[in-house]
Amino acid sequence: MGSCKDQQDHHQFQANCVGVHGPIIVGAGPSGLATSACLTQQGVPSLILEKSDCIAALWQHRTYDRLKLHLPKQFCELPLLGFPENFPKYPTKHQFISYMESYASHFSILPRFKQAVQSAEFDHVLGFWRVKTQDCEYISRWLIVATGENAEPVIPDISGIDKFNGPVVHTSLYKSGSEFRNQRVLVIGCGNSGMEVSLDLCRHNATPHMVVRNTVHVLPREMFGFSTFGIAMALLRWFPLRLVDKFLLLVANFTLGNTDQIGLRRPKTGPIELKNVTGKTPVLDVGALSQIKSGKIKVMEGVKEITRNGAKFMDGQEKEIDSIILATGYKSNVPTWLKGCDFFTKDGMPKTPFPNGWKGEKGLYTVGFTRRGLQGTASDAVKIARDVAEHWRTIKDCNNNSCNSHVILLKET
Ligand SMILES: Cc1cc2nc3c(=O)[nH]c(=O)nc-3n(C[C@H](O)[C@H](O)[C@H](O)COP(=O)(O)OP(=O)(O)OC[C@H]3O[C@@H](n4cnc5c(N)ncnc54)[C@H](O)[C@@H]3O)c2cc1C
Ligand SMILES: NC(=O)C1=CN([C@@H]2O[C@H](COP(=O)(O)OP(=O)(O)OC[C@H]3O[C@@H](n4cnc5c(N)ncnc54)[C@H](OP(=O)(O)O)[C@@H]3O)[C@@H](O)[C@H]2O)C=CC1
Ligand SMILES: O=C(O)C(=O)Cc1c[nH]c2ccccc12
Repeated sequence: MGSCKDQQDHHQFQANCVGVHGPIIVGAGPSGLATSACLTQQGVPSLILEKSDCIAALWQHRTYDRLKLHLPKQFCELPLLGFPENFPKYPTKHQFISYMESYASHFSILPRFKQAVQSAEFDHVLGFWRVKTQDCEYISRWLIVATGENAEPVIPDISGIDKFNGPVVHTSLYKSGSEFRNQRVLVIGCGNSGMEVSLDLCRHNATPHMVVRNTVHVLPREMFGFSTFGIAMALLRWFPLRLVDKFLLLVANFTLGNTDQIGLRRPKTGPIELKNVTGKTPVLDVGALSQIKSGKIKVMEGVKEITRNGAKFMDGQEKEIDSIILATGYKSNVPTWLKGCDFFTKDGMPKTPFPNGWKGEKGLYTVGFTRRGLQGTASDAVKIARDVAEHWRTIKDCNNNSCNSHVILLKET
């Protein structure tokens, strides 16, 4: 890195300004770490800016205690370094975090923590990206967006919720059902988070009422001793998507029964097709379904209104409740900080669909916005590193031959 304080007046840089040797990566989650590792392997340095105080902050700070990966570990590995052999098929969140930590230390990745990127913009005059955090400006030819699809919680505007007397928490802050023992809890949302939090509440003797306002696909996590996800991936090599979906639903109906009868209506589109088209992840059941069948988790229709001490539902029912958990999902935060660039939609997802959403213009890249979990991250990271490395080598050759480049390569200190 090189300081560019001397250029401050000329280009109106912030007082604290550093030129970064190699790309700037925003976010030290699995996506940022994987990209940094792949770049290192290609001989390209990089700098990660992370707003939190640790790597994999989503996993360390914003997930519940009993979370486990719900895809087998071979589908959640990052490039170049796999999970330790002694890890179980479905690692716990603590094992996943320890894997991330050894991954970062193996590749000597040292992110700059407590650097919240507030704006990033391409400077057309300089030909560089200018990335501002609360206390510094960073400058590079390349900007790699790795802030994730789950950067911020979705907090819907539910009628009357501000009048509710009890606690209202998003699943990103939920740790364990022990805080809700013996309570009546309204869980709004029935994705993987809503289902797993409801199950956790049951295990702590709380009574979850789970709101299902729409359709949802629930699949068993495993079929015939193999992961449903693995089976789907294997079948997709040989058979068309719709046939694979038909097969999954046939087996799911056989093993789980008709979920319609317990208030979980299935969408018309099959589970994998729906995931690919809309990004909506099917629920992989790890026990919530049997609690619904036994009546411990109560399935409710959409919420009409929240009152001081309860909820009114679309079907006219009313219930008293003690706490509300919003299992309403997450959103990207890219539109809040990436300026002057139309590569992303207003929802902060790349406009170009998978598998081509990883590369923008003028040295802009995105990793982990594929709606394909950690597998999508791994695939993006490898492609980005190859692409940047190619550019990097051209510039290096160019500099070594002192050709007439209009861009100054800032030196590392
Ligand atoms: C509960 C849960 C369980 C999941 N389980 C699985 C699973 O089993 N398998 C699977 O494949 N996928 C799973 N996923 C999908 C998940 O998106 C990935 O596992 C993974 O964490 C995504 O990595 P990421 O690096 O893209 O994003 P994140 O892990 O969200 O990392 C992004 C990082 O960017 C930082 N950041 C954000 N904004 C800024 C800013 N402005 N400036 C600086 N830093 C910033 C954040 O602090 C964070 O550290 C799960 C997701 C959730 C929410
Ligand atoms: N073990 C694991 O590996 C786990 C993985 N995950 C992953 O994390 C990601 C996020 O999952 P999750 O947090 O469940 O989020 P999702 O986006 O998958 O689900 C959000 C849920 O909230 C509902 N919802 C949103 N707004 C409202 C509203 N106003 N009123 C009622 N319901 C509402 C949605 O319903 P609708 O469909 O009608 O919009 C949907 O059921 C997923 O990719 C998931 O697979 C999550 C937990 C565990
Ligand atoms: O757990 C997640 O959020 C994922 O995105 C993992 C995932 C990617 N593709 C899928 C298809 C079915 C179920 C989970 C996933």
